[in-house]
Amino acid sequence: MVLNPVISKLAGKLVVLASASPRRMEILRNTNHLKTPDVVIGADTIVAVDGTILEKPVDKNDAYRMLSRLSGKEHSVYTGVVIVLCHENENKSVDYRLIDFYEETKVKFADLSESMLWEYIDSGEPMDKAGGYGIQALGGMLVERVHGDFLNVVGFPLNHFCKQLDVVFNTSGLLLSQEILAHSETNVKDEHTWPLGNSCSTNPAAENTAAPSLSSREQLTEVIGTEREDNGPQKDDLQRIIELMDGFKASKALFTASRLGVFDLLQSRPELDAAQVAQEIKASVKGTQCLLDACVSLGLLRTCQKRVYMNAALAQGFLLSDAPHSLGGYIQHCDQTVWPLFTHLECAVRDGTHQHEKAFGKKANDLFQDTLYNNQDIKLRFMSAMHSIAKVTGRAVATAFDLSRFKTACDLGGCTGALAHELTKAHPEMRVTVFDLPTVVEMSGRFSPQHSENRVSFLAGDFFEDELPKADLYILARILHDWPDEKVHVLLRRIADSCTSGSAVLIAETMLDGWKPHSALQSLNMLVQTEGMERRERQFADLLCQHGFGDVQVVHTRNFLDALIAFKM
Ligand SMILES: C[S@@+](CC[C@H](N)C(=O)[O-])C[C@H]1O[C@@H](n2cnc3c(N)ncnc32)[C@H](O)[C@@H]1O
Repeated sequence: MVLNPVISKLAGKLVVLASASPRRMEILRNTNHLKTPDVVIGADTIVAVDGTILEKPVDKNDAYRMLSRLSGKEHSVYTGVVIVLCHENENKSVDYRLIDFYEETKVKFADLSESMLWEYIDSGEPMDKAGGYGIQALGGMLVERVHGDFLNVVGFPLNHFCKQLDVVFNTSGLLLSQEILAHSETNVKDEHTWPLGNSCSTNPAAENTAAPSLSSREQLTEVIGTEREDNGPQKDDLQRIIELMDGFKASKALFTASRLGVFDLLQSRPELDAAQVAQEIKASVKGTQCLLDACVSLGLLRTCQKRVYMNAALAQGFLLSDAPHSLGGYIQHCDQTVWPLFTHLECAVRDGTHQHEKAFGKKANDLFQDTLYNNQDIKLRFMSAMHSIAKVTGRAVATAFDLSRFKTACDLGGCTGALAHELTKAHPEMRVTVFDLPTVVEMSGRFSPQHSENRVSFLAGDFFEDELPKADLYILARILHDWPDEKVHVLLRRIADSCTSGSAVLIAETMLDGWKPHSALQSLNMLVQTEGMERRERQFADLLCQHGFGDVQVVHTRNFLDALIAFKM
């Protein structure tokens, strides 16, 4: 990215740096010429190690305490930045828009000898710096390596800041529209782990955690008032809107090709033309030609001048029924269960309830027992959908945390056992009990891997009613999102009652933090299907805290599901 054209967007504007830091002043001064009033930039940096925040030392002993704590270890440096854009409207009052983000850089300190520590402290450098060191000067000699933005450690993440400016000033008018800006949060990295503290967030002391608190970040992202210059729609914006409008056509093309067996056919017999494919799948040539071309345009198939078709890598990876990471089961579930429910999205939004009755003519008090499981085919399709997602995501969840201390685990609602098998593969000493409804357990054998060790067992029961098996680790993978808070409390209370100190709960869900489109759409998915919802990290931490779980850690696995672990205190 060329920074100067981006930062020059500030030229001609009065920029107030709401910080006393000479280092931030230096970083911003180097790149800018400022004139007229309209931007305020605020930033603050903290150092966090082992769940504790280190601010500026108050005296030499405090500096010693901090630096000896950092010695030989990796710590995180966070800088939170707020950009306030001010705009005088025609009524002569000022509209504000707030954009906030944070940047994390990991820094590894060398092992520091006492003499080196005191020599550095005696230099006087630590006193006005978060964590008690300044990487840009003498403090650089303490540092073994830096992972991430160096300037962030100095006190200002210039690169991330410029990217934000680019979003604000370079992207077209549509991005500046109020609704989209309200959701332009960019402050969550794809992958991070951060302790949320051991107390419920209702206790203000709980906010003293190793990362900027969710609640303050959420407040900062709120849009107080915006106005945009109307330059008319831009070409890319139009493209983006059309793509969004086409989204359902793309999904349906994928579902249909999968259901008609196009990908399996072209795997066993590549380079067929449309007429040959049509004959095999018993469809019209005209319709097949349209479908195949749509699949080519979506990157699922390839073709050549002879107009014969082959699977693209995407199809080979995920769309063949026998691929190790086949999503076939999930695709069929999306087509035949989720799709009809989504056609009633407007009602779901108006009423705030799931749409089983409208879509399938059935009342559903319990999503599983009343709808998905009262027909054998639908049940198998659902199990196959869960199996395919769990196979794709299982390893990332199983290895998100160090689970070596847990010898027994219970996967509550573990369905076909796909995650349980990944857990035993990743943790050679772990035994896993899959606990699910009797109607599921009786079919689970169909999904067992061919070569599996005997460390996965199945137990039939209802987790709201029956005694839970004893285990060191309880797993809730895509369980809590099926239920409203009242039911989640019932389940967590029952788990807490089965736990001893040091036991833990591992939750795998799509978490709403970060405004990832998949998570937000998944939330609509839960709305039309269940009484539950997707939740944010903080919501999980609060729910767990009320049942005596703390030391919450989250990993964004970059693989569909996020993972959270919390320990029984
Ligand atoms: C959304 S699926 C998730 C399956 C699996 N954990 C995964 O991640 O693939 C929810 C699971 O919870 C199970 N379940 C629902 N209600 C249950 C209950 N009352 N007791 C035990 N299991 C239940 C379902 O049978 C289903 O397997």
